[in-house]
Amino acid sequence: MSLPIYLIGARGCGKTTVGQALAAALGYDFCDTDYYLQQVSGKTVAEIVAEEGWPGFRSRESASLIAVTAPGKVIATGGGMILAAENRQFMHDNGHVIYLNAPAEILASRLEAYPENAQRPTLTGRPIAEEMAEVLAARDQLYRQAAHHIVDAMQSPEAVVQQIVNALSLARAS
Ligand SMILES: Nc1ncnc2c1ncn2[C@@H]1O[C@H](COP(=O)(O)OP(=O)(O)OP(=O)(O)O)[C@@H](O)[C@H]1O
Ligand SMILES: O=C(O)C1=C[C@@H](O)[C@@H](O)[C@H](O)C1
Ligand SMILES: [Mg+2]
Repeated sequence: MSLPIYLIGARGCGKTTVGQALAAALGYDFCDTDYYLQQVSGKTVAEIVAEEGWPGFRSRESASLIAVTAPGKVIATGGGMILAAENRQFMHDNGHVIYLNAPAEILASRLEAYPENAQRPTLTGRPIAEEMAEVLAARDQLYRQAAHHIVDAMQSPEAVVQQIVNALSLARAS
């Protein structure tokens, strides 16, 4: 059975971009928890947060994780999926968890180029560079705790895919 592969990491680390390329390379299905929950609710992340607050969004996000989990899938998660201990445990127990790691400055520069505000409403109310530094400082340990493998997300998407394939082959061989 091909366990699902969960991609975790902060906004802008490339979970969606790399996830699509990884799924194509492995012949897996691809899904994205942000996309899934927006399809199911008929609302953007910004609309859900405006109506229900972040707790409402987080609860929908946890339900989405369980709903999309299946063998043979690459699952790009939302940047805050690791905030709930139950989500970290669920991913760790049910699949291969890959942390796409990049420094806050790189993440901020990607997000400044493509803000996608409907999917990424502000988390702190601060400018993007400050927000990413603060968010990453608070979450890095949680990403590391949840992950089976950590990859360098500053490389090209193709190189990140290759790192993941290598990490999973090594894991299978050991
Ligand atoms: N390895 C990479 N090198 C250069 N640019 C990248 C890389 N990965 C992603 N990007 C760019 O960064 C932006 C954010 O990427 P993406 O949407 O895949 O991030 P994400 O981790 O899914 O973010 P979110 O948590 O908000 O869903 C996009 O414009 C994408 O093209
Ligand atoms: O880092 C976060 O907390 C988030 C990241 C996005 O993927 C979305 O899940 C949402 O905007 C929250
Ligand atoms: Mg994404």
